[in-house]
Amino acid sequence: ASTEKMPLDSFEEFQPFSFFLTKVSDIPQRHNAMGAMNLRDILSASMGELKSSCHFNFMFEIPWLLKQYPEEFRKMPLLLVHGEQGRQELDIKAEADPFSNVSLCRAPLDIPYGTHHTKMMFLLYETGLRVVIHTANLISNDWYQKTQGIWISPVFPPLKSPAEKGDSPTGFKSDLLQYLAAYKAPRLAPWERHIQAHDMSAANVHMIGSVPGRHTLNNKHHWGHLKLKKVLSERGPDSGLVKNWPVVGQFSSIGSLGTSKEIWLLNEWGQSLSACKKEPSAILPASKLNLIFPSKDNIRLSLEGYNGGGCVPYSIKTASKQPWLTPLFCQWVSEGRGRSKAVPHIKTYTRCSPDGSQAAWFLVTSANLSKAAWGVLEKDRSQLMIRSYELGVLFLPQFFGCKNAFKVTSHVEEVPQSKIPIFPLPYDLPPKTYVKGDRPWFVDVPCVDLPDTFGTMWCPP
Ligand SMILES: O=C(O)c1ccc([N+](=O)[O-])cc1C(=O)O
Repeated sequence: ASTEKMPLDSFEEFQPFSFFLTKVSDIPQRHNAMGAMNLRDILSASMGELKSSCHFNFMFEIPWLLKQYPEEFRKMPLLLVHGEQGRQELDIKAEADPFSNVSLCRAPLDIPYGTHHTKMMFLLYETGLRVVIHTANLISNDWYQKTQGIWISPVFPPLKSPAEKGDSPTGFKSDLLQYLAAYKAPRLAPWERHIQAHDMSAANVHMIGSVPGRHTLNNKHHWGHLKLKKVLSERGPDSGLVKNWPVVGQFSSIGSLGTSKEIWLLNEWGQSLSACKKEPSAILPASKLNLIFPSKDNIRLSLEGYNGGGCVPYSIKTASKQPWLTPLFCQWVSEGRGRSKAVPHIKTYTRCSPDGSQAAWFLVTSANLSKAAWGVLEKDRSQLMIRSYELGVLFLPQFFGCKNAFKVTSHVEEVPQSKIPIFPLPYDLPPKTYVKGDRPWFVDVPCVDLPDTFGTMWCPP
């Protein structure tokens, strides 16, 4: 028998947070042996006897995706929810055509420059329904040598009686149904019924989602950064605890954020991310905001070399309009998880203690640092305009048996045996600022001064 753990064993030893990274090829095995899953693990029979599944995502390689299923599950009904339009929609239809069990559902994207960014799986088993919310495209390269985040739900059993609601104190089920309703897509109806029919009372995370639209009145607080602000102001940390705790954002792309940091980043987005229980939120001081974004050298020296920067599409055109952002940047460092050289495609946000030992909350999401993903207030703050579909899950201490903060570490060998829940960080805390000579990675700027891991230069297409 191989020394490899069964996926279900890896799953069970990393509870209650159930927050995993993807396995990375060519790093020491110990960093994949604990708290890491690949797509085959998630889809394996040890995780459940599959009947049908559904994937929400941005990019798909359908033949590769089917090969990640165990042989006996490859012919089962599979729905792919995408955002492709026009010529690209014809392409994905052609790619799905040979597989009679694969059907497609196009997410409406009525606001320009919006993307269907959400990455989620519904896995319907003989015994119940599992939900997976993650950050990886369904293409082989995203599961090869990058750092990606995955939240895996328990198997939610069927409701004993249709009269039961089957929701949890976090409102996960009703939030998920509200998210699905926003697609107004008839092909999602069977999956809405499956969700309705299962008991999700064990869900211990809050859903933080975005759907395209100009959200007003009560709807305003259901999505994007205002949803996070709502949850944190109702159930977040006491301001006394986190007064000197920075907000840490970590992402793989950045949108156009305006001509100064005060406008959206600190005043609007920052106010939401620094919200506390029963406190009027205030502007987030720049000194209390760390943004982990790969430096040019983080990409150059990565396992993939400069090519790894292909999925970190920050353009010099956008960057040149916001030089005020660079002083906030910190390096991607993940020594504890053995992933300093695994390009981060994961997106996470947290409020952590200055020494990096505790966090008041932690969010893993598809949302990069952009107005399109998080929303921007318009019309005198009466509406929140969001362009894209995004989805993430928020971990709050009190839903994991902790008081007002949870212990965090990137040295995860201590996690399984610990008596108290320890949150497995994807990167090292506290964040490390850029060093002299560092610059942010720009996907469209040639690098011909220093060769990468493979001795090659970067001459962008
Ligand atoms: O991989 C994705 O789903 C993705 C797609 C588009 C963009 N973008 O347009 O910046 C960024 C990402 C990202 O996740 O980094």
